[in-house]
Amino acid sequence: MASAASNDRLAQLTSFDETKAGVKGLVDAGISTIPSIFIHPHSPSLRPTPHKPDSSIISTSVPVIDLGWILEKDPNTGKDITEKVRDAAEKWGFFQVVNHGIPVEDLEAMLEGIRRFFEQDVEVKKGYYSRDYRRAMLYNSNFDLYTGPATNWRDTVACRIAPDPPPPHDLPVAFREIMMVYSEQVTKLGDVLLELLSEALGLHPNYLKEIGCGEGLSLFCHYYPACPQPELAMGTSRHSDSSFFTVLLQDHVGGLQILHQDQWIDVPPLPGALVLTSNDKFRSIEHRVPANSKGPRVSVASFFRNASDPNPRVYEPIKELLSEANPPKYRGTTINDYWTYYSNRGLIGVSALEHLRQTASSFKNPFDPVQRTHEPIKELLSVTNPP
Ligand SMILES: O=C(O)CCC(=O)C(=O)O
Ligand SMILES: [Fe+2]
Repeated sequence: MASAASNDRLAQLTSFDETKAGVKGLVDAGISTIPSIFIHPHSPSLRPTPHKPDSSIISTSVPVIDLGWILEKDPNTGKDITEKVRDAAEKWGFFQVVNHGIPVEDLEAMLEGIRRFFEQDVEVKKGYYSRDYRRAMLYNSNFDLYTGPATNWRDTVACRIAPDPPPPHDLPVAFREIMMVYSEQVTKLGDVLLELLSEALGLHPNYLKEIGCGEGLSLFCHYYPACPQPELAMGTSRHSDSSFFTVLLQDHVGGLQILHQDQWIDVPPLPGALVLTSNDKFRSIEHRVPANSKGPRVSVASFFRNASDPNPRVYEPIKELLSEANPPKYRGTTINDYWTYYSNRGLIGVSALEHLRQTASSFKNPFDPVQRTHEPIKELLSVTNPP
């Protein structure tokens, strides 16, 4: 039976949801203490740790890759880009890109369009409020409002770009034009990154594209209002993304932090960040955004995945990268099963990939002839029907 406390929390979540005004609505109403649903539990993985004074020094070493040298060796380091990408993806699971071909004016205009949407008349905004992700474009606060362990201090516009983009007239005027421009450019950048990542993995440059890693694209555009009690809340709680990789654009306010060697490191505002999964060869970086007291912060996360498409393809550790010495560490999954698991669970601070990690007792090693004969039929497996 549900406890009185959980009934109360559910009632609070529902009434917050029904305002359709999001976190921005609370700030506009002039609250000075945050509602209890936004107070993060006393868990070290979810509570923001106090800012370490040395974190800005460490941040200078977050890898930055200049894509301008795409066909040549960088004269400063003598390394080619593939090597740099491999290094960054293996050691960090994260890098920033510069000279990526998207004009700065378009980046600024994209952030401005999103800000305009959130700062317009709330009655216009309410028309787009929904939790039905079959819709190509929607706005809400906290995709995991009813399933996550704590509510984040942010509102979000989600827009599916591929496959099946919305007709432009379905998009709000606040960002209609720039969304079309930016998404075309980020798609091209995604193609370049997929080639680089394939080569960095030692695969044919088209490998990741051919297995569909570039087929789906969704933009999640976040608005983080200034929080009156930032020490009690989180903007985005600790997580790793559910996409093949993510390109993140953040505005000048900054605030993104990544977990590197057990330390939270500030990522200075520069466009471009990505994560990728590959049987742990490339890392899937954990990251978060503490609530801030400075003012609204806008970011646009471009997720390369195909969640909305009921795609029967099973994704699993890339066979060409496996060997007897490096057997698969994860079970296969369809994108739909993975996304269903991810969104039902919410952002709880442990990578959703752990759910697919094979434990010693369940370990399936296709290089072991005894195990191979007993392997369940792959096509019949899913997250809800694991081996
Ligand atoms: O706003 C940010 O900088 C990060 C957002 C994020 O991590 C996400 O949408 O997955
Ligand atoms: Fe993320």
